[in-house]
Amino acid sequence: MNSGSEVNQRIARISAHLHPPTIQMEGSSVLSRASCRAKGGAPGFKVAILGAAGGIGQSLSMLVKMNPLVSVLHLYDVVNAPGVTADVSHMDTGAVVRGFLGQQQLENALTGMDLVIIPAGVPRKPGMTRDDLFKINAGIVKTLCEGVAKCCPRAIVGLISNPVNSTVPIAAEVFKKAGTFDPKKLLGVTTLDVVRANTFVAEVLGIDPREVNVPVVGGHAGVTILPLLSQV
Ligand SMILES: NC(=O)c1ccc[n+]([C@@H]2O[C@H](COP(=O)([O-])OP(=O)(O)OC[C@H]3O[C@@H](n4cnc5c(N)ncnc54)[C@H](O)[C@@H]3O)[C@@H](O)[C@H]2O)c1
Ligand SMILES: O=C(O)C[C@H](O)C(=O)O
Repeated sequence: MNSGSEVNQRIARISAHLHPPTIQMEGSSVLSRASCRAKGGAPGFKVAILGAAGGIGQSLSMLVKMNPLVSVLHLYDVVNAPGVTADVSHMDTGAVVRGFLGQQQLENALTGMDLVIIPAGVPRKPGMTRDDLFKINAGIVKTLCEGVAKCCPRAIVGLISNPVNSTVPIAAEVFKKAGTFDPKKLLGVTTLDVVRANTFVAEVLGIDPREVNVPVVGGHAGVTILPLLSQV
């Protein structure tokens, strides 16, 4: 049997873990990197998600936090980053999670990163095409990529923000201007088109989607997504 004081100590430890005095936000007066609850230090990839508080950003943050290859996860957004950071940091996996809120913390979010994934920006509303997002998202992606060029020029960059067909060339131009462009390290994320094609073909054929592999070429706009059904 545990003594009463041992039990009380355990309850106090668990309670402190569940209700930490501060959220792990960088740049606040009460938090430093050293005070992160999970100490990390393990080898692994350092990943930043820009736009981490959005619909895509939150799910992606959870998936990256589950990846054992990741040692550090930086979550940046212009709104709601503290809450998302708190939630994701409670997952019992190894990666150290730190939050960054607002433009003034962008450089801290990016410094030292190996991989930067960007779902920041506006999504389309009913009736819009992805191109209709260009005016707003082009500027957002340009600013974020300027930060990448300055703070982690060797990082791999995965662009999710639409229209991907145009945000990738914008990023390329930013990196060329900064002298950091490496075509092997700039990617537009379009895996969704492959996943969808596999699912739809599997439905038609009445088989398990895991048994289907539809190659998809082209871009990520209605008319440029081209599943090669002849190859199935
Ligand atoms: N490539 C793909 O397959 C794919 C799939 C889904 C969505 N998308 C695109 O991803 C983007 C995000 O979609 P969503 O559904 O998550 O939208 P969302 O509105 O839910 O989230 C966007 C997030 O970006 C943040 N944001 C806005 N400006 C920012 C800035 N300057 N810096 C950092 N963060 C900023 C917002 O605060 C918000 O949290 C959209 O452009 C959408 O079209 C692409
Ligand atoms: O359709 C969108 O605007 C989001 C994404 O690009 C998608 O294909 O679902």
